[in-house]
Amino acid sequence: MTKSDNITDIIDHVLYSQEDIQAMCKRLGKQLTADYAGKNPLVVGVLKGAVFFMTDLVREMDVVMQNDFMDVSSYGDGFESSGKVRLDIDIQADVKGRDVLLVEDIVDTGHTLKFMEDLLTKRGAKSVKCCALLNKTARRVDNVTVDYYGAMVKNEFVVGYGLDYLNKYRNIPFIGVLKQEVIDSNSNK
Ligand SMILES: O=P(O)(O)OC[C@H]1O[C@H](OP(=O)(O)OP(=O)(O)O)[C@H](O)[C@@H]1O
Ligand code: HPA
Ligand SMILES: [Mg+2]
Repeated sequence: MTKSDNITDIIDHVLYSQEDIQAMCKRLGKQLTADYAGKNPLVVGVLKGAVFFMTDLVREMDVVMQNDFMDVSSYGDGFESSGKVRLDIDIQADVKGRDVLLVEDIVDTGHTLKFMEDLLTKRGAKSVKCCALLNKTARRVDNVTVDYYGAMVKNEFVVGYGLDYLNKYRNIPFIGVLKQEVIDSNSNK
């Protein structure tokens, strides 16, 4: 690992500042307010990464809604998706006949979104849509639609604002590209 104790030293460069993220939340919140008016959507945050985005996004939505969380993960080893999506904590709400909006920090290979869409559709949700802060299409494997997103990102590993590497760096308030040397120093182990 890096010798530094300062988390910002592991960042190659800042991709989106706190102000950029705030503007994305405002724009998406406006759009979702219009699209979900009168639908009482069930807005589901995907733990753990989406927690930060979820709390900012729903406060920009002027819509009566219900909130729930699901804990799903597939990046145990950090950089590469294991391809196996694990459901650790399920939602409590019954989704039958509900308009469900999944909130994600990032859609990358699409494995996680596909898993959740299939599960919620099987349970009888009326609609399942996804709002992701970031949409990374370069490594997309599953055919999924990211209905709403803040920004497209290149094939770079990003951290901050909920996005982690080895469950670290989620608390960085902006989004940055992780230094390649951080990934390399861990992949040799
Ligand atoms: O499109 P995919 O390739 O499936 O990648 C996207 C998913 O991976 C990350 O979660 P992760 O599994 O790392 O769990 P975490 O949210 O707890 O970090 C991220 O928060 C998305 O849920
Ligand atoms: O670029 C990423 N950063 C953090 N977590 C992720 N999960 C999928 N892609 C990423
Ligand atoms: Mg993760």
